[in-house]
Amino acid sequence: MTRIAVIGGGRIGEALVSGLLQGGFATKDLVVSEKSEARAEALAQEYSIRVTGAVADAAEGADVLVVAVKPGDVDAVLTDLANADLDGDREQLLVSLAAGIPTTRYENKLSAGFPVVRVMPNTPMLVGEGASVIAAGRHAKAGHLELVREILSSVGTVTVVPESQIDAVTAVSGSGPAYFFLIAEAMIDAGVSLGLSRAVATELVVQTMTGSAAMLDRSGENAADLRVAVTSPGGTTAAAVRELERVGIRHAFYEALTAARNRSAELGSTGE
Ligand SMILES: NC(=O)C1=CN([C@@H]2O[C@H](COP(=O)(O)OP(=O)(O)OC[C@H]3O[C@@H](n4cnc5c(N)ncnc54)[C@H](O)[C@@H]3O)[C@@H](O)[C@H]2O)C=CC1
Ligand SMILES: O=C(O)[C@@H]1CCC=N1
Repeated sequence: MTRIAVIGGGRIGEALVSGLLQGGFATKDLVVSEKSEARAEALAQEYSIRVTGAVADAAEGADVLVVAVKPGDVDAVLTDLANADLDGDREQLLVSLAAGIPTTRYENKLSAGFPVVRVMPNTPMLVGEGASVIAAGRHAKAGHLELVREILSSVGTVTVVPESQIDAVTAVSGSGPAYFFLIAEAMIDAGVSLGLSRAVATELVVQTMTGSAAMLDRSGENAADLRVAVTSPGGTTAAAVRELERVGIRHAFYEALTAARNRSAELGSTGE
C-alpha cells in the first residue's frame, strides 16, 4: 500500500486526510507533520493517525510526500527535507498543494531527478467532491501522475493540465469555493432582508445551489441555456438578472479571476 506523509495539517491538509480516510485509506498508511502542537493534538484525536512535529520524521518511510503548508513556509519544509536522512532505496514522490509555487522550486532543492507533481486542490475534497488539477514537474513520469490521480480520485475529480495553466486553474477551482460561498451568503442575507427567517432562507439557498449544480452536471445543457430556461419574458428572473448585469457581475468575475491568477503567479515568484 502507498504510504503518504502530509506535511502541514491545516485546512487543506485536514481536508485531504479526512477525504482519504472517508474514501477507505488506512490510518496506518497516513502520517501528518504539523508544527502547531495544538493542531497536531486535535488531528491525532480526530482521525486516530500518527502526527509528528518533525518534517523528516514524517517523510522517512513515506512513498508520497504531500506539501500542504502556506507558500511562504515551503522553503523551510524543503530545507528540512534536504537535511533529512531519506531512504535512498525508496522511490519517493513529492506532491505540492501550495498555491503559486512552481515545481522547479522543489526540483532545485531536492536531490537530482526527484519527481514532483503540482496539484491545485479545493476544499470540497473534505466531502469527497473536490476538484483537483494536477501537473507534472520535469522528472515526473506518467506513472507518478497516475499514482497522484489514484490517490486524489478518492476525494473527487482529477484533471491533468500543463503546469503553465495552474495559476489560471487556481483562480477557477482552487479559490472557486470562496466565490460560491460568498454568493450563498449574499443570497441568504437578501432573503432575510425580504422577511424570510434565516433558517428558511438558508435551506432554500443550499437546496437551490445543490439542485442547480446537479442540473449543470447531469442535464447535458450548458449554463447559459439553463439560465435562459429560468428567465421568462418580462418575468421575475429577467428583473433580477437585469440588476445583476447593471452592477457588472460578469465584469466582476473577469476581474476577480484575473486578480487571483495574478496573485498565484506572484506567490510563485516571491513566496509571500
Ligand atoms: N485553503 C484552501 O482552500 C486551499 C489551499 N491551498 C494551498 O494549501 C496550502 C495550505 O493552505 P491552508 O491549509 O489553507 O493553510 P493553513 O494555514 O490552514 O495550514 C497550513 C498548516 O501548515 C502548518 N505548518 C507550517 N509550517 C510547517 C512545517 N514546517 N512543518 C509542519 N507543518 C507546518 C501550519 O501550522 C498550518 O497548520 C497553501 O499553500 C495553499 O496555497 C490550495 C488549494 C485550496
Ligand atoms: O487563497 C489561497 O491562496 C488558497 C489557494 C487557493 C485557495 N486558497
